[in-house]
Amino acid sequence: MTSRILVMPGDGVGPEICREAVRVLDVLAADHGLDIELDEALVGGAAIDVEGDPLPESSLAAAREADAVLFGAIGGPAWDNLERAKRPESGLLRLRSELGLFANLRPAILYPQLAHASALKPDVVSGLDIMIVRELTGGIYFGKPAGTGRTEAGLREAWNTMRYDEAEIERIGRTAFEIARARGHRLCSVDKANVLDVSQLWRDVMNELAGEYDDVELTHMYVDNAAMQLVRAPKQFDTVVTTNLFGDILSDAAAMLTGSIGMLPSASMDANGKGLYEPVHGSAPDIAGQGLANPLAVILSVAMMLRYTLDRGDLADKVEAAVGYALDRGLRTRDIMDDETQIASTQEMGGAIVDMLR
Ligand SMILES: NC(=O)C1=CN([C@@H]2O[C@H](COP(=O)(O)OP(=O)(O)OC[C@H]3O[C@@H](n4cnc5c(N)ncnc54)[C@H](O)[C@@H]3O)[C@@H](O)[C@H]2O)C=CC1
Ligand SMILES: CC(C)CC(=O)C(=O)O
Ligand SMILES: [Mg+2]
Repeated sequence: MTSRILVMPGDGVGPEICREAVRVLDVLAADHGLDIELDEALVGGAAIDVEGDPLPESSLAAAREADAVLFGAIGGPAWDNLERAKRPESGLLRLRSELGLFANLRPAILYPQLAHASALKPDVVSGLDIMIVRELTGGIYFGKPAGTGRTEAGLREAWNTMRYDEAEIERIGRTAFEIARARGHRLCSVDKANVLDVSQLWRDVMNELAGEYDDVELTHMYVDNAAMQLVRAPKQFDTVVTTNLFGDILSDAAAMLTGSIGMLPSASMDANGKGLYEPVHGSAPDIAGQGLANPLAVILSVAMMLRYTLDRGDLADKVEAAVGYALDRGLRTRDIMDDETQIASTQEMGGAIVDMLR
């Protein structure tokens, strides 16, 4: 059956990197029997400029109808002065919420060819393979009340609320336990239960779930320590589960263990296996339009789409192997370059992956 894939390139480097990901999908369709139909929709600042809304109804409807979404990135200085609810970022949050994409899987894997590019020494980081499971449709990014105002004393004030209920925690907890069960059987739940009530509930629910997964070892860690441990000894982690805010921050930190944020893919999944696939990075306005963006994060996100939604693990393996071959050949975008390697543009890196897949 034909799978419908909606491409939402967005802003900044989004369109440049998505172009390379689409070339990868096209070659898989032409040469490897991948049965897909591609469509494209506006999102983020690009949608604000045309429709006045970062997530127009037509884009949301197209995303609902698609079997999977490939998302670039949104945001940039052109829209930074808009009020929060009208900004590109709000469009992405709404899309995640409307599609029920509560589980964001962010694998941080170090390709051995990039050991030199990691922020850490090779002996500390070689063989790194962590899965960060981030709750994506709750917590402080969605909590009510939220707002901004003035107090009677004339002070400016603003507030957001970190809120989770038991069902939301249990749902992401089950996902994380299942993932840990299929990996190294170790799950570290990251919270701030020494300070936050919401983290205490999070911890209680994780502990209750642990009774159903006696083949998985559950540990807990405070988020400040987790940030430090990620940099000190990252290989102690196998699967990590955490809230929306903490997962957002920790996964950017984990990216630098793999050499660059341009290497980290992600899958945002609903309860039925439908997914939105996107790089962990943002729209990188500082390098947009210059051919400097690393397209591997979005290409590896295509691999996750093949594995999790399109049921083509065989092709996911091929894409990941093609990334390895391109790195073996010494191809590097600027973010992962060293003295021994030559700079490749976004398009050259994408082209190399396409050539490998032919
Ligand atoms: N999922 C999304 O669409 C996200 C959007 N954003 C938005 O993106 C805009 C920029 O945010 P920043 O905080 O600067 O984060 P960013 O992730 O866009 O960029 C941070 C740094 O990483 C570099 N970088 C990012 N992606 C890269 C790639 N593929 N190859 C090479 N280098 C790369 C950038 O050049 C920059 O120096 C903001 O408007 C922000 O709200 C931020 C994070 C996620
Ligand atoms: C820009 C935000 C909506 C989110 C973000 O930084 C992320 O999901 O990594
Ligand atoms: Mg982020």
